[in-house]
Order: sequence, then C-alpha cells, then structure tokens
Amino acid sequence: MGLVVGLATINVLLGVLPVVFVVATSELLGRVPEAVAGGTGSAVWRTVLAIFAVAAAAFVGQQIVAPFQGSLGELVARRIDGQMFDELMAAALRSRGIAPLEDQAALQDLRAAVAEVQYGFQSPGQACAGLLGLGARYVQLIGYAAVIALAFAWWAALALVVVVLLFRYGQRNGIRHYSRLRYALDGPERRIDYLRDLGIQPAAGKEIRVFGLAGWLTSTLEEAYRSWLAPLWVARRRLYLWPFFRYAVVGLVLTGMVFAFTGTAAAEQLTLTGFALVMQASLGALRLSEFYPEADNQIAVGMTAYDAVGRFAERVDAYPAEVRDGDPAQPAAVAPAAVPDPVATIHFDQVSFSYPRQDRLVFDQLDLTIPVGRCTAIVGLNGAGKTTLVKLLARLYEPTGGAIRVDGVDIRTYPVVQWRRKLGVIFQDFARYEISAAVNIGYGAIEAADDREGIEHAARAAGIADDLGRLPRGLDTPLTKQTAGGTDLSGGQWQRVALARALFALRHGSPVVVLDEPTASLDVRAEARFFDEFAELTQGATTLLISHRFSTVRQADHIVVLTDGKVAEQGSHDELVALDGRYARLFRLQADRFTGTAQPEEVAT
Ligand SMILES: Nc1ncnc2c1ncn2[C@@H]1O[C@H](COP(=O)(O)OP(=O)(O)OP(=O)(O)O)[C@@H](O)[C@H]1O
Repeated sequence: MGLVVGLATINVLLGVLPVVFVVATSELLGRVPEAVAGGTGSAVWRTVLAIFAVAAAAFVGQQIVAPFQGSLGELVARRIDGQMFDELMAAALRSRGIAPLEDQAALQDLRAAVAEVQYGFQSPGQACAGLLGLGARYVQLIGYAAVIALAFAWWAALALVVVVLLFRYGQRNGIRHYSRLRYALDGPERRIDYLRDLGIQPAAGKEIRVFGLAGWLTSTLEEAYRSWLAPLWVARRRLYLWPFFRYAVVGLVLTGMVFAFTGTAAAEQLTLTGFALVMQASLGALRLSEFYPEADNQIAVGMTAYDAVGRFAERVDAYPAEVRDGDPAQPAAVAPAAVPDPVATIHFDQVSFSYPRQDRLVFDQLDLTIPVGRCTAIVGLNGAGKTTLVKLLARLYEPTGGAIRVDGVDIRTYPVVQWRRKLGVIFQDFARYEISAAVNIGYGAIEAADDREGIEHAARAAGIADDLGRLPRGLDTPLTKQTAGGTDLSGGQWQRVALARALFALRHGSPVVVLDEPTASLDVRAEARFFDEFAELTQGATTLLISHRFSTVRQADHIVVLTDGKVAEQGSHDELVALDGRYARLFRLQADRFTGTAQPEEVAT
C-alpha cells in the first residue's frame, strides 16, 4: 500500500511540475522587458530571478522524479504480479480433481494469463502501474486547461480538453479492441509457436531431416504467420486509421469554433505572459492526446491477462463441488485416520461416466470387481476407457452415476486426500520431475522422502539402481540436462524411476498400486522380466496393471477385458484362453507378432 501511495504521489508531482514550469517560464518571459529596463539591482530583476529559480526547480524536479516513476512502478507491478501468480496457482491447485486442467477452454485462459503474468511485459501489475501513470498525464491536462481558462477563456480550455480526450478515447479504445483481437487469435498464434518450436526440437528435428520436411515447415510457418497477421492488419487499419481521421475533423471544427467565438479581440488583449501561457499550455495539452507508452498497452493487455486469471478461477469453481473438493456434503463422515485399508474388494458398482461437457458416456453402468491383495490386469484396445477407470479410482473425476465401493463403502464418503494416500498410481503420462533421482522416487510418499534406504530399495526393486548408481552423483544426480551436472534418462529408465516411486509409496503405506501402461517404453524381454519381478515384489498388495498389450499380462491373477467401457470378459489367463473369445484371439495375435508368425488376415481383424 505504501508503494502505491508513493507511486501515486510521484505521478501527481510529474503532472504538476510541467504545469509549474509552463506558468513560471511564461511569467519570466512577460517580465523580461521590465527587468531589462530596471537593471540588475531592481526589484523586478530580483522577482525574475526568483521566478527563474522556480522554473529551474520545476525542471530539475521532473528530471529527478521521473526515474522513480519507472522503478517504483516496476516494484508495484512485481508485487501485484506475484500476488496474481499466487492466485493463479491457488486456482489451479484448488481443484482436487483434474477436470479444469484437461479442459481446453480453461487451459487457453491459463496459458494466456501465465504468459503475461510470468514474463511481466504487459501484466496486471504493469497495468496497475500504468493506471497510476495515467494520473500524471491527466493532472497535467487539468493544469493546462486551468491555465488556459484563467489566462484566456474557459470554453477554449473546454474545447481543448474535449479534443484531447477524444483522441485519447480513440487511442485506448483501439488498443483495447486490438488486445482483445490478439487474445482471440490465440489459436493461430499458438500454432506459430508450435511450428517454430518444431524447428528447434531434437525429436522433430530428426524427422524433419529424414522425411525432408524443412521446406514444408518453412512454408507452413509463413502461411501461419500470414493467417495470423492478416486480420491484425485489417483491424489496425479499422481501429487506428479511419477513426483518427474523424477525430481530426472534429478537432479542426472545434478549433475553428473557438476562433469564431473569441474573435481576434480576446487574443489582442493578451499580454506577453498570457500569450506564452496559452501557447505553451495548448501545445502541452495537445501533446497529451497521443499514445502513452508507459500506460496504454500495459493497461489494455494487462487487464486482459487479469480477466483471464479471473475466468480460469471461475471455471475451476464452476466444476461440481464434489469434483473440486471430494463431496463436501459428507466431508468428515469418516475421520482421516479411520479410512481403512481395503480388505476384500474394490467394486465399480454400476459406474457411469462422461467427461465434463461431453455427451458420450465412457462408462455406462460398468460393473467391475477388483479383488484385494491380488494382481488384476485391465486390458483393452486404445480408447477403451482404461485410464479413465484409474482417474475415477483416484477421484480425479467423480462418476456421473453409480459408485466405487471399497468393501461396500462408497469412496466418496472418505476425505479425498486420505483416500488417495491408499493409492500409488503411476499414470501413462507420469511426471518426470527435473530434480534428483532420489527425490523423484521419494515423491511416492513425500512425508517419508528422507527414507534413503527405502528409496534405494525401491530403485533396486524397479531395476534402475545400477543405472542410477553409474550417474555422476548417483541417486543425487539431477535428472535434467538444464542443471549443471545433471543428466537425462531414456524412456525406459524413466519408466523404471516412476515404478520405483510407486514401490516407495507401497512401502510407506499405500496398499493399492496402479500402473497405467507400465511397460510401454520397455523392450519385450525387459517387459516379460518386469511382470515376473513385479508380481513377486508386490505379493500381498492390491495391484492394478493397465495395458493394451494382451500378450503381457498373463501372469496377473485376474484379467479384465475392457471393450467400449464395458467388461467384455474376465478371469485368469487360462480361463480366458479356454473361453476362446476376444482375449484369446488378441492374445494370440499380439504374441504371434513378437514371434513373427501372425497371418495377414489375423492382423486385419
Ligand atoms: N480429458 C478428456 N476429455 C474428454 N474425453 C476424454 C478425455 N480423456 C479421455 N477421453 C475420451 O475417453 C475415452 C477413453 O479414454 P481413455 O484414455 O480412458 O482410454 P484408454 O483405454 O486408456 O486408451 P489408451 O490405451 O489409448 O490409453 C476415449 O474416447 C477418449 O477420447
């Protein structure tokens, strides 16, 4: 608050001082002939010197104060942007579920807001500093208008203010519309960013070279730029060129009217001081009709970013309360410590689900029982709903119908945070934290992250201990090339680190381990070994393995075939093979692929 008051005071000073300078220099000019006639010792001479001192002080004062406007403005902007960022993070994290972060419209708001707030070019903080900066300009305008009104005519002052404000309206209105258009063109702009990034990414770089895509990339980028810039150019002409012709005409008409009303008589009565005052004040005021570089863009774009943060928070809060907070209607039904470990079953009881704002049901009265203490595999082709099942289990979304029951109790009656502590989930798109390997594993149970022995044990169990041990600082090596001494891992190694994270969670009291496509980056032999080892490591725990490879989950105690959100078949591997249904067919097909004996007609099915 002190900073804002300080900045506001500086802006008022910067508004007043130029007017003082104009008044003082005009007075000075008017008294010079008298002072010259009176000589250096005369009273008029001394008055002139005093006025000169005032003019000099006003001038020097401006030079001294002006830099503070920038630096204090920067401080105010940073403070406000810091708060905005906190608000943004709070909104993003307030959602207990994941829906707002998977909602494209919400993400667009988030992206735009983060870019402005993070880089702080035209951020909400800059907008606030800019708004205070407007104070300096408008105080000046009021000062000049007062001078003209007193020295000449009040309606001349009024006409001048009207003209200046009209041009200012044009400026600000144009910029406001322009910044809204820029925001609306976020899609094309993002496409340009994407295409530009493609050119400098190693993964795409390989394909661009191998497939000879460089020419295509250049022309597509050019085309993308054009389709982004064309509407901007049109808007610029529409917003800036034509309106200003109209404003200029209005300005000329008003000036003509001022002359017509005042006639030459009023002007002839002006003293030298009065003439200097009116001339300087008029020119000073007219200069205020221009674009303000310290305020205009900042206010227009910064306020758009501010609105975007608000809209994102609104979207988060618009999600049904149970998705955000885990059914606050029954929050304390069970004390946190009383959320029991599953004993017999986890039951998807007639669960229906569709993603927010989607009509299609991913699950329509799904009935599925996962036995506790055993390994269950959920297999299904791409899009069958496997990952969605895990999201529902982790309560990142809530079912739109039915309930998930653990030993008969609806999990929505548990506090969501406590329920999640029962799970160690590694998603298909698991996080690769750019920190040390040890912390990457320790995140499985953050409260036990200093259990070094447990971390080492999990790394060994996940088969990654040797690889990590060979890194420059072993488990403490940062897993990012962005940090000095850091390194990156291969896809398969990362997958094992994620697996170690789940095993660490299991060690620290998460009795249900869920792995979504845990072997996607492993080779066939490593995959087979993984499943053998995993079954041994997790004996007695409830494990849920999600895979679209039918050939890899035969060791699981219980296999569920999910098709279009429904359980098509379930049983042990032998039972399902004996059934000779979908599982058996796809198992044979995929297993044969690895041995190279698949028949063309089989592959086609
Ligand atoms: N955030 C989302 N918003 C809208 N629809 C979604 C979302 N995530 C998934 N879907 C849709 O839900 C259906 C099930 O997707 P899901 O990711 O659960 O399938 P999956 O069996 O895990 O597939 P895969 O093997 O490819 O990972 C798909 O039709 C998918 O397009």
